[in-house]
Amino acid sequence: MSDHEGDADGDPAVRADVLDDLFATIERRKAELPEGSYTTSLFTHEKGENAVLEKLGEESTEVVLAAKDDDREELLAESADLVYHLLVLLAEKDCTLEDLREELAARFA
Ligand SMILES: N=c1c2ncn([C@@H]3O[C@H](COP(=O)(O)OP(=O)(O)OP(=O)(O)O)[C@@H](O)[C@H]3O)c2ncn1[C@@H]1O[C@H](COP(=O)(O)O)[C@@H](O)[C@H]1O
Repeated sequence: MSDHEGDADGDPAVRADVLDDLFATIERRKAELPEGSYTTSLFTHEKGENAVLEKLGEESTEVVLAAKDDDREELLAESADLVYHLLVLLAEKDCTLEDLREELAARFA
């Protein structure tokens, strides 16, 4: 069985790969720009040149507010929005998830 096989809800190996899968999808959207895709609309600046930056600001605030409210469910939902938009920004700037992993790994003593 490959690392990618299994039930997304129940298999920890699938959950571990979800960031890679999401980033691969984002990079595909960037390359192919399929119509009707929200990710495409961020890459084409359909919602404004700074849409992804504005979203990052909004989602950051929503994460902070959810944390202040001790709303765990909202905190996780807003964190997922924040991570998704951060990955779109990284892809837009030609950075990869591997670059981010290296940056984080370099900080481990
Ligand atoms: N993870 C996400 C994801 N998280 C958040 N969002 C979108 O980000 C937006 C969040 O903005 P808000 O919460 O402010 O909602 P909104 O008010 O509707 O925002 P606007 O659309 O008006 O800007 C919503 O439109 C969400 O649908 C996401 N859109 C896509 N993905 C992933 O990207 C993949 C590709 O999606 P498409 O681009 O739709 O093909 C999907 O399979 C998902 O895995």
